[in-house]
Amino acid sequence: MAKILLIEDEASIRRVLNKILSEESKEYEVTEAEDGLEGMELVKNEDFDLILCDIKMPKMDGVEVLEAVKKVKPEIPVVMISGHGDLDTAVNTMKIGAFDYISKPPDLNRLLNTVRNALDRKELVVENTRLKKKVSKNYQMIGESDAIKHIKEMIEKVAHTDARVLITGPNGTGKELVAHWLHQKSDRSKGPMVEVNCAAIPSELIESELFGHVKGAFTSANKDRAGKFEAANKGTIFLDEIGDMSLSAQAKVLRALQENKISRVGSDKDIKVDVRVIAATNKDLKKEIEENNFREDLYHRLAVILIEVPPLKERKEDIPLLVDYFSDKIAQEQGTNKKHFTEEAIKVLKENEWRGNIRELRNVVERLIILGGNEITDEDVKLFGSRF
Ligand SMILES: Nc1ncnc2c1ncn2[C@@H]1O[C@H](COP(=O)(O)OP(=O)(O)OP(=O)(O)O)[C@@H](O)[C@H]1O
Repeated sequence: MAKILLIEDEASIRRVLNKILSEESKEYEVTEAEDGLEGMELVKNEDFDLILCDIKMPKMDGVEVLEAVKKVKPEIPVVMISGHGDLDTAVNTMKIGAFDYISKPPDLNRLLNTVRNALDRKELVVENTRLKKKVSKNYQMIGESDAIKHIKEMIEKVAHTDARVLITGPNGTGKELVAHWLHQKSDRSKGPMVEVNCAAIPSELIESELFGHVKGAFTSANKDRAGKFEAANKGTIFLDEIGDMSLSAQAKVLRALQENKISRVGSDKDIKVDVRVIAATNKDLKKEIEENNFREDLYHRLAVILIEVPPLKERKEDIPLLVDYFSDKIAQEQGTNKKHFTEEAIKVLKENEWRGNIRELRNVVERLIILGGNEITDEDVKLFGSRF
């Protein structure tokens, strides 16, 4: 359900807009307000996905409403409704954060398109805020090994630049974590961080996912849609598992990197984007280049800075800290007391032949906490702590 607030003093316009929206989709739930003051009361007390707001109104005009919404609920897109005399004002409201404007009398197609686009954008913003919360809570980088220290130094040095970074390393070693820190510590942290798992998207869909498409570009393209590059504008795009991307998508990504421009699938209109690219892979890209699966020119564009995340077996000295950290987190998640691991238990864990996977270590710690005694001993580890 998309909740739309309609702030408009002219009853006839309210009626027309409400009718168009309600008839367009059962998903649109429209609430009406007769002026800015009433509208703002509603904004403060309820959650809306979109606000349509007239510019000229008594008591509190549209520009004041827009400014107030930006202060209290900046994530809600606001579309201005402009009359004959205030088209200039409408254009100017875009500079102070209006999503778009429509003119009176409302044109059906333009109205519905704008509403759809604004609702799409809202979803992205909400997702981004959710991810950011997750980042600060769940993205600690534990470890004092030389390898982790080196990675942290690299992050400090390159985060605030716009340099592209390629992160390599086996699965579950913390590549995504590094990417998140690069974004969080950069000047782009106020902008979005958009993640794309290139391996999870079928090759025929990846271009449209990354660059968007226009209506009719292919059979299921029933409306215009922005892609991840556009969504990441002024922020960072994280291309995870880039080694799995098709050659045709690689060519398009290369163009985006060379020219800072993209075009939606099915359109030849260029769209300028300001996006920092961070990529990661567990593949040996040099080998992929030799086998003609990966473009060498793209590799050089991406790997301006290379951060290699080593497997856990090469930084076993971090295991005690990681066990302690996971034990704490798991206790919090399960609402139980933290369990202590004896020195012998840690020693046995360190002897485990870790193939490099921190995710796997976390699972083992969780299993031990569930199955072991009040204190986790080496016996517990021998019984329940094997890798599989
Ligand atoms: N140094 C670390 N300290 C604490 N937690 C870590 C560390 N490194 C990784 N983790 C955690 O381990 C899990 C796996 O890490 P992450 O997803 O970053 O790995 P990845 O290399 O991107 O994996 P994949 O290749 O499978 O995508 C995550 O839950 C992450 O938070």
